[in-house]
Amino acid sequence: MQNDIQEVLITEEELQQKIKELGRTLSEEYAGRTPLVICVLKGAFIFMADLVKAITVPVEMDFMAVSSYGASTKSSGVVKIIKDLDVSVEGRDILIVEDIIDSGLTLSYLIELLRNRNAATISVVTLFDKPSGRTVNLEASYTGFVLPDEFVVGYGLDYAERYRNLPYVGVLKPEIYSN
Ligand SMILES: O=P(O)(O)OC[C@H]1O[C@H](OP(=O)(O)OP(=O)(O)O)[C@H](O)[C@@H]1O
Ligand code: HPA
Ligand SMILES: [Mg+2]
Repeated sequence: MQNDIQEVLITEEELQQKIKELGRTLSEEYAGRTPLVICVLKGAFIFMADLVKAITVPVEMDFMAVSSYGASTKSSGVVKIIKDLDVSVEGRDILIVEDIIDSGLTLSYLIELLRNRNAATISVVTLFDKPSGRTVNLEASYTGFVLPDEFVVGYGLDYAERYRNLPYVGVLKPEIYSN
């Protein structure tokens, strides 16, 4: 697996330090409230696990699985709900936890959905942002790292379901991609 990586973009230490900072910021932001933290599966599962440990206010958590990339490095443009939330978002302070915002399609779809379900407030924390990929106008409330225009893997992010378990973020060797 390590042999498939051409370049490490962000190390494990850099990720962990940034997540601690985000946790501190979010703990201040949500002081006195109990947000419902929503993990967007699968990509955000590792970030979610590390982030909630760095948040010191009480939180409730729920998980939603959506997918639009499949085994490609390009968004299909169609966001599919694989698993919906278990609890109601009505009147809740929602914090959506994403691993990456690329085209912005996944998040714009989710935000619209949660607005229609009458969430009180909706904020987004994303570990990575790739502004060059955007096809819809959208920005996260909190961002960890801004990435260059490259398809990245690791720390939850996959290519064809692999490489999610790398503890850092990197770029694959070109020969690994079949499209
Ligand atoms: O801004 P966008 O262009 O919509 O891309 C971002 C989304 O794409 C990835 O999910 P994917 O559809 O690959 O599902 P996964 O999390 O199960 O890998 C990633 O985890 C984000 O949720
Ligand atoms: N890597 C993995 N999954 C993704 C990416 C990426 O760069 N962009 C959107 N989904
Ligand atoms: Mg994916």
